[in-house]
Amino acid sequence: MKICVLPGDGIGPEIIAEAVRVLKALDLKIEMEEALLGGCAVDATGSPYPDATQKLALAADAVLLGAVGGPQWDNNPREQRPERGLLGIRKQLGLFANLRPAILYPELANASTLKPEVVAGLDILIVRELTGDIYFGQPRGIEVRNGERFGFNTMHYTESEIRRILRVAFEAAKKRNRKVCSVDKMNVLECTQLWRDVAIETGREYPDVELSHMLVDNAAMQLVKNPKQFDVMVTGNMFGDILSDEASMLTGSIGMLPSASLDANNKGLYEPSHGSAPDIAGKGVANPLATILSAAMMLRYTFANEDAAGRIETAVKKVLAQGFRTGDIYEPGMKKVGTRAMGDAVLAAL
Ligand SMILES: NC(=O)c1ccc[n+]([C@@H]2O[C@H](COP(=O)([O-])OP(=O)(O)OC[C@H]3O[C@@H](n4cnc5c(N)ncnc54)[C@H](O)[C@@H]3O)[C@@H](O)[C@H]2O)c1
Ligand SMILES: CC(C)[C@H](C(=O)O)[C@@H](O)C(=O)O
Ligand SMILES: [Mg+2]
Repeated sequence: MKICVLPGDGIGPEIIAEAVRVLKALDLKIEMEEALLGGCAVDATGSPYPDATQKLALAADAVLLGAVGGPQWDNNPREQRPERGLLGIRKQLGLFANLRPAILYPELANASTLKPEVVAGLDILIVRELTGDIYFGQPRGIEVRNGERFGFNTMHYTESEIRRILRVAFEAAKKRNRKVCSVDKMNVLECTQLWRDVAIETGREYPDVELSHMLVDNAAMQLVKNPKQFDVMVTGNMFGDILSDEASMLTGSIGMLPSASLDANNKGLYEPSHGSAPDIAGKGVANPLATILSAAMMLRYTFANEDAAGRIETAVKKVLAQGFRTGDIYEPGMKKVGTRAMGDAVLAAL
């Protein structure tokens, strides 16, 4: 098993270090090699996704990523922004299916921003399309038109792009509670009218899965009002970006939300759903659990090692039950720990 490890920027190196320790402790035949992605790569090479990283990522079975970005690169030209490196690797590796599970661990019921009875037992899977939509649409740019600055992006999807992500959602739902909610904005955007049409067509291939549709603004509201109505939510790149951050708070913290970004053959990139958290970077206080849980997803999806994935997830549940909490999920009476000590606790539980 060959893993390309990309610590990235901000808290990235801190949280990746803990996930790497956990993987090493499992005593699997894993080869790990580190490379640069994001702002650190721009500083070292001028490119957010340098050739050497591309070579390693293409040759690896899976990629484990911390996070990229930070205010020091905000004024860089577009092509030298850290986030371009992330979009570049997702596109190059064909990682069109982004799975973002939002699961509430019972121990964190009070860390959720919602009332315990509204979130108890919450287990949603957000399936986000990751290589299309307005993120990648042409034309885009900022120009002067009619004497003033004009910014523009283009939203587009082909029906095959929509169908393949819908199938990922339906297949996932078959192994869960057999409900798919497809989220769009068909009342306004033609691109998402096509999304809805293709969702309905694809739904006919899965008569044993219940398909519903929801406009994205209502979906944002329903997630907070009654999140347990959802099983699998499937949506486009931009709506999925926003809804998954929203869903993360239902589980207590974005520091708990892992993700898998998969191609058609389950080659994958695994990363926490959160960013580089510049406000807490370098302080040793970031929650490493989303990254550790992303490593578990890697073992499950790319390496089909359910046993090892389960061992990591059980260890995470155990440390939460033991009362270990980083600042983002802390509540009085619990044991407040930093990034390294949380990693130590997971290792001990393993
Ligand atoms: N996948 C990625 O690499 C990714 C994802 C999102 C944002 N970003 C980038 O990260 C930078 C910062 O973005 P942002 O501030 O909007 O979002 P962010 O997710 O980095 O941070 C949002 C808030 O959540 C907190 N937070 C995030 N992860 C945490 C963790 N593990 N433990 C504890 N608290 C945590 C942060 O401290 C901050 O208060 C930007 O440059 C952005 O483009 C990268
Ligand atoms: C950093 C950014 C490009 C990225 C996205 O928008 O996809 C991030 O927000 C995410 O959720 O992974
Ligand atoms: Mg995001």
